[in-house]
Amino acid sequence: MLLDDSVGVQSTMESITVLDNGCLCCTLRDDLVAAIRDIVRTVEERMANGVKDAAIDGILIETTGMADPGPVCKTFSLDEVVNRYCKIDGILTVVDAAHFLDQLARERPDGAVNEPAQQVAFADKVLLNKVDAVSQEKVQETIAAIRSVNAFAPVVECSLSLKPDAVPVAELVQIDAFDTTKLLTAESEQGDVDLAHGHAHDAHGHDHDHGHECDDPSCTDPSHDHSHDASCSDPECTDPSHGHSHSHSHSHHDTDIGSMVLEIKDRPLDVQSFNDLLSDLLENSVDLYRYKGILAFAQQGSVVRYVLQGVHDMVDISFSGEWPREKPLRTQVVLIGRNLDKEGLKQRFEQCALLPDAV
Ligand SMILES: Nc1nc2c(ncn2[C@@H]2O[C@H](COP(=O)(O)OP(=O)(O)OP(=O)(O)O)[C@@H](O)[C@H]2O)c(=O)[nH]1
Repeated sequence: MLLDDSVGVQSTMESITVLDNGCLCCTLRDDLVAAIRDIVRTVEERMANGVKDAAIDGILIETTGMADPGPVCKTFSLDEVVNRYCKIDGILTVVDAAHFLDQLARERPDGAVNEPAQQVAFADKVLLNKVDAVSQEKVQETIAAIRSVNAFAPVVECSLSLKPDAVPVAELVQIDAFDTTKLLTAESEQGDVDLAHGHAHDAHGHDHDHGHECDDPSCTDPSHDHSHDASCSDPECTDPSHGHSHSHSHSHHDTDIGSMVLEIKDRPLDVQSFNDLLSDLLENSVDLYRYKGILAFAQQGSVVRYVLQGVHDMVDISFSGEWPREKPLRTQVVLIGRNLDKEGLKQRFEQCALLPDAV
């Protein structure tokens, strides 16, 4: 939907063009392309006619609850005009606190994608709506289920019909989740960004991305999500604020969709080995939903930094200069997808690392 009322609301009919190789994640949404090209044309005409404030702030695309966000994202890189004028800001997923757990657990035919899990997996931010209509226990169980699918996206609890202003538009836009340079800007401002455990504060300052294991022993902020649902492996942990309901929720809400982080400290990666690993991962890119990372590569006697971003087989790897001397070496890659062989991937990734004195 357009944010600018005067341009009018666009609607699209669903129609999918499957490219020749038949790969599901290569479908191009031509209806979406047409709608966005229309919007671009309208804005350009208005600008050419000197209409005041002709530019628009953004376009919100609302998919159905069954939609696969992958082809929608791919549309933005595959169409030349769309690619020139638009960039994806971020993927927001609204989770219905009253029904999500039931939908997640619904019986599906073998091999069928669990759509609610898939939509959570793609999310850069999750709005957990209708929290007024359910118990706190159910809210916590739902957050645990969300975390078991996507351990990284911040979860904002809300009641959109009762308190719509509690989630201002500013919180829904300018996420810049697909902007590779944003990761590095944040890194230079905050010292060091931990993709797996960034204390990323949102517009309100109440939303902390503790999606991954929160292992900061000094962190006592109750507003932080210490549910540790994805992988709380500390058997000694007795902190009640850590919400150890995860052991219960694992058994009920596990889907074949999940997330993980690959990390190597103090050693650079061998470019070829990492490329081989990435190629193998991309062979099954239909099941690889989102991935991003900051990579330290050994190259011609020095260590260089690359930033990785991807959706399915749509990969963006950007060079970003020499690894800054003052920063310890750390490569991190976040992966979100279906049937991730977590142990196998960790072993392969470890084999990409060179010895510390290899450079
Ligand atoms: N209790 C409660 N009910 C809500 C809240 N937000 C929406 N609802 C109710 O949920 C129902 C669906 O709301 P919609 O906003 O139309 O949800 P939707 O997902 O956009 O619906 P469709 O796009 O038609 O699938 C309505 O009856 C709303 O009143 C909320 O924060 N709390």
